[in-house]
Amino acid sequence: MGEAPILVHQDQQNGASNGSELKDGNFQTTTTIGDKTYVIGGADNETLSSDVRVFDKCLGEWVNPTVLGTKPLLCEGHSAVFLKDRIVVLKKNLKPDDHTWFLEVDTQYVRQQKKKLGTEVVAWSKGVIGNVEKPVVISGPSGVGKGTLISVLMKEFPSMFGFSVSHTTRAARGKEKDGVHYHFTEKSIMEREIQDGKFLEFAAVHGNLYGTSVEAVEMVSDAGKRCILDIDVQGARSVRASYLEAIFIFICPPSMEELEKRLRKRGTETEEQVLKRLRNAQAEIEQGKSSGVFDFILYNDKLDVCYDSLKKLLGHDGYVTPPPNPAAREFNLPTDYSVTELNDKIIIYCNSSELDNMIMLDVSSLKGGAPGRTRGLDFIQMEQLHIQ
Ligand SMILES: Nc1ncnc2c1ncn2[C@@H]1O[C@H](COP(=O)(O)OP(=O)(O)OP(=O)(O)O)[C@@H](O)[C@H]1O
Ligand SMILES: Nc1nc2c(ncn2[C@@H]2O[C@H](COP(=O)(O)O)[C@@H](O)[C@H]2O)c(=O)[nH]1
Repeated sequence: MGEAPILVHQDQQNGASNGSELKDGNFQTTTTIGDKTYVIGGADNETLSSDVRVFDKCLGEWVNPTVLGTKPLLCEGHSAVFLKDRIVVLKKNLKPDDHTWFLEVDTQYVRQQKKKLGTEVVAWSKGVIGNVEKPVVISGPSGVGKGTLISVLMKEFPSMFGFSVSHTTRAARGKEKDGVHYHFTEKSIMEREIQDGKFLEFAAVHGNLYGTSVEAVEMVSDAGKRCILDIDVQGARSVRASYLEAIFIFICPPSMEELEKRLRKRGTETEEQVLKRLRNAQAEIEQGKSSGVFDFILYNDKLDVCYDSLKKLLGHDGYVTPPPNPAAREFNLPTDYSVTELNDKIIIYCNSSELDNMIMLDVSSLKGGAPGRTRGLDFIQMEQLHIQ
């Protein structure tokens, strides 16, 4: 069908291997992995778009892959380096927190999606310097007090914790605000976004659809805060199976009678809904205690006692360490550079005289990945290496 792409496997200027470089006047890179050549960006728009085309040598034709994950914004040119299951894309971008992106081509997530969708799949994720503390998943039957515990925690530690705002198809209750308590959504819209891979997890709960978008979690982590998810047991199981490394806590009521009392006293559900939630609670408690999904079970009898246990679990029962400085997670790249890969390190050669040195990007401890963020990047100025 199509013509094979012009391959630019090497950075011709410095003779480096495994560096797919920007070609003059052609704002795209090509990276060949086995029988496939991945073309990122395009000649027709003079910027890096999230456009990706694949030339399959076996089929002898171009394939338009399904592109999942967080897509990069446009920029004027980029370099690409292949690591074992993904391509690192360094945007020619002066924004210190937006230059490193990953296009996953053969990670576990991509392989799962290829199987599910039956198409060629690639997935973007944004690279982030350093790590954040593991998100915390809190589950338990309706009315047990999850929301109460979470709001006390967020009030006491506003700079440490952030809430993952879920999507739901249920109607808003009296004081609930769209975008704060939930993203209140139409079922058809949410179903389409689920198909598009925008959700980390979703489940039908008490007759409505609920889900955690990838962005909901990443926005909290990007702000340097520890993300708290309030989701049901099915959702917790899905997160456990996802790329996200989290701590899983199940909150149990002291008794079914007390649970019913709390639900009724809250007064937010109709009688029919209360009965449905109570019926579901029994199964949720059984699964919570026995599924192997949860790392910890807390009983919410006396609120202050349960809250103290939660704080202890999260390591906030004593001195509170300040949150990481967001500036420490940013790094400037020079305007003109070329790249190559060397044993889990990417060497960035500064071509202009603005910085007369090299920068090493350490990618040996990557965490997370598509469809969210790839964390654990470490940029080291080579001058520092000489001193050490
Ligand atoms: N330890 C406790 N003792 C007595 N009442 C409590 C306790 N914890 C929470 N409550 C009350 O129980 C009711 C239900 O709590 P909450 O709304 O936090 O539950 P939830 O688990 O978040 O429910 P849902 O899953 O439906 O959102 C609220 O009125 C709250 O004030
Ligand atoms: N799987 C998910 N479950 C969620 C999510 N957000 C909330 N929930 C759970 O739904 C029930 C009911 O909540 P309510 O606000 O209607 O009372 C409760 O158990 C929540 O934990 C989600 O994104 N995914």
